[in-house]
Amino acid sequence: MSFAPEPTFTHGAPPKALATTAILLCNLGTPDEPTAPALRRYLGEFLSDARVVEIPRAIWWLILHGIILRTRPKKSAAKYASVWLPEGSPLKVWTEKQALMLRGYLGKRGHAVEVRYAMRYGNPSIASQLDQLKADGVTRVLILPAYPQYSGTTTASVFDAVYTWAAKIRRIPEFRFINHYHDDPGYIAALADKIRRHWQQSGQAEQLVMSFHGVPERTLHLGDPYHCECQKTARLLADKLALPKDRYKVTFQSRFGKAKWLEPYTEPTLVQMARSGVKSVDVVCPGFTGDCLETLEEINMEARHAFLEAGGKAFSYIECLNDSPQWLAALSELGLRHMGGWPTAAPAEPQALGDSRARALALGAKQ
Ligand SMILES: C=CC1=C(C)c2cc3[nH]c(cc4nc(cc5[nH]c(cc1n2)c(C)c5CCC(=O)O)C(CCC(=O)O)=C4C)c(C)c3C=C
Ligand SMILES: [Fe+2]
Ligand SMILES: [Fe+2]
Repeated sequence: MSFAPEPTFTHGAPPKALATTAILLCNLGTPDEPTAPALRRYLGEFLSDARVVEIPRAIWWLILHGIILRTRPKKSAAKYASVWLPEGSPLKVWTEKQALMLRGYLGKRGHAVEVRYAMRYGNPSIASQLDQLKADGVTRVLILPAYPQYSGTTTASVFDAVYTWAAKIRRIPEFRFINHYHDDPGYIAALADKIRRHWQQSGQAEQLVMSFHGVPERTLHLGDPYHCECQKTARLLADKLALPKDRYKVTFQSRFGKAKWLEPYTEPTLVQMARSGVKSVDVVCPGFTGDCLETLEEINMEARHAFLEAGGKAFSYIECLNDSPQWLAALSELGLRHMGGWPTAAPAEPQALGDSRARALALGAKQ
């Protein structure tokens, strides 16, 4: 293997980024548009990842290309179309906003840290964003997955993409990785704040359902900590809300395929609750840090419909952390903790930064 020459910046043009330290906020990814061809590209990349579907490659290749990529893109595109925003996919819109705000929050606290976002599948890719950071003169990168709970299917796959990029680079930036923050007090407090605000505005339902994305049950037996981390998040959140055990439930959504996934499943649980006389539920999705297809369509549309059809009277969906000030403050704390010892001092004159950086700093100052 040979490595392409890379600029050193010792004699040449100065680097474009003022900060030499960066955070790369990495999310799952989303299609570029809500159309069948875009879904085919996105699902093809996503579902070809051996971290995501752990069955023998040859068999899976036949199922994926012979069945799934022929049928699912059209159905999924229609679902995406139902939640698509004028600015694009909700997952991308929220991730982009969080990255911009995080830079502002850090700036407000006197830290000049570049913050970019990347998608594990689709655009902008992790490799393209790392290329850009390197070209901008960044020498230290903190990898921050958008997933509070660690899973081999998500977190580890983000790390794989970073290692794959680094394997082709001569002068690798210094990396640090955040594995998980499922029990981070700032994350838990931001979630509790969202829920309390909802209760203040709309009243508290009989039951709070905390719905996490599912994974195949087999991953738990193979040592994946995801299930335990979801349970811990839920317990800490209930403690913070002083919610007794009989007032909340932990469920898992988004099952894919025929295998057994983590139980109890969200929608059947909601139907069961309605049938057994529960009239009102609040549903929150603590594992998703930004709203996306899985929360806006699967929960707020499909699960809502199922609960009401089964006799439930009131279904409230509590939106994700999104641009919550508490959440951005917690994220900046988390980032700073993991960047300990790295130079992050802000330049003396933030006004001189111009362009989007000044906008980000101003955003932080307003919050
Ligand atoms: C095939 C298996 C899948 C596993 C394992 C899986 C784990 C997993 N996913 C998330 C977060 C998200 N998943 C999203 C969408 C989505 N997930 C799967 C499949 C698996 N996920 C598919 C096929 C899709 C695409 C939509 C569809 O066709 O149904 C999303 C939303 C993306 C968006 O564009 O809005 C998120 C977020 C986690 C956290 C996780 C394991 C812990
Ligand atoms: Fe998923
Ligand atoms: Fe789904």
